[in-house]
Amino acid sequence: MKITIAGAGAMGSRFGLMLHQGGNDVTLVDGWADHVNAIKENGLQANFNGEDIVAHLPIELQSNISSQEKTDLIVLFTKAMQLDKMLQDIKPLIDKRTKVLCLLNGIGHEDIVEKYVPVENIFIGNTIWTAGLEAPGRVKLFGDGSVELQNLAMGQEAAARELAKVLFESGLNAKYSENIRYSIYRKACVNGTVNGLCTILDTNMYGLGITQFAHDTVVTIVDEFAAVAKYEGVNLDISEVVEHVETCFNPDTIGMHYPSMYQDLIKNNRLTEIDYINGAVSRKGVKYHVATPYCDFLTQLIHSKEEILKAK
Ligand SMILES: NC(=O)C1=CN([C@@H]2O[C@H](COP(=O)(O)OP(=O)(O)OC[C@H]3O[C@@H](n4cnc5c(N)ncnc54)[C@H](OP(=O)(O)O)[C@@H]3O)[C@@H](O)[C@H]2O)C=CC1
Ligand SMILES: CC(C)(CO)C(=O)C(=O)O
Repeated sequence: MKITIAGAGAMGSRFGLMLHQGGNDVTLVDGWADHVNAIKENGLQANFNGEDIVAHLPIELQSNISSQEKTDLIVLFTKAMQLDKMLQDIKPLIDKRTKVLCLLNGIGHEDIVEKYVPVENIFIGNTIWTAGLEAPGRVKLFGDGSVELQNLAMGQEAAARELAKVLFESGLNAKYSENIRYSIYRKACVNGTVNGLCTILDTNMYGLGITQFAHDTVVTIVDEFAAVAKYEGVNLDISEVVEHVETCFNPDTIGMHYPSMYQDLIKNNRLTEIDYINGAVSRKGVKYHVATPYCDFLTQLIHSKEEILKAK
């Protein structure tokens, strides 16, 4: 399958690499010139479960995309705040048969994708794979993960199942979800707890998990997500979701990972996706008249930290 990874940072590189190893024709697209040039010159360098490998994948700067050959599938892996611009820039790659799979963290990205892609070609999902960008052109990939996805439009279930199969055959452990909105909220609870808390507390997920207030804080934040989700027809099973969040603390699986928000702000001095995670819940709280004090406070703390660190 001809696949374009739009947003080839840490996660885009992981998916690009694994889909390439799985025999697909993969092209990366990204906006960071140093990273694009490094991959053009030296290939994508990955420490993949402890082994150093190099994959020679084609990569294009998103501002240079012109009317190229169309692609079968676009996997979106930008940061949330970069999504709209990426879709504008890759418009020449999209035609009426191009499927677009959005796997970003956060809630509600389909509203942006729908501005550029017919709804029957949009697939949404989430993943608990992890990845870290060590330097331009170099990523560190360890641990296991999975992907869930579903069609946005009625009648596209077979196409969604086929996409899950393509990802599965490349080792990405993907499956079709019968209720992706539930899964997206469930994953947002992971990001709404561990991402902001690890960033503020300057620790990885294992480090967060061993603190005495971790459990109570996770429960309170998940309660707030569940309270707004209910107004959107999603009834989260709170204790199951809390248990799911807490599996991230396990040092033998992904506990040693520093969440992407930590990597953005603390490691790379970049702005975070907080407005698309806890900030999104705060906005929904206002809309539905539900109090969300922990989400409000965490959003404010992260923005304050961005200000103090002069993140860009
Ligand atoms: N990392 C992870 O483990 C996980 C991440 N996710 C989600 O996947 C999506 C993609 O995240 P992720 O792959 O981590 O994103 P990255 O930060 O690795 O890359 C995203 C983009 O940010 C820019 N960028 C990143 N680092 C730098 C830098 N040091 N200097 C300049 N520009 C930089 C690049 O684009 P540009 O130049 O155009 O700004 C890059 O394509 C997000 O929604 C994230 O929440 C989901 C699961 C796990
Ligand atoms: C917390 C984690 C690793 C879960 O996959 C994630 O989504 C992130 O780092 O943003």
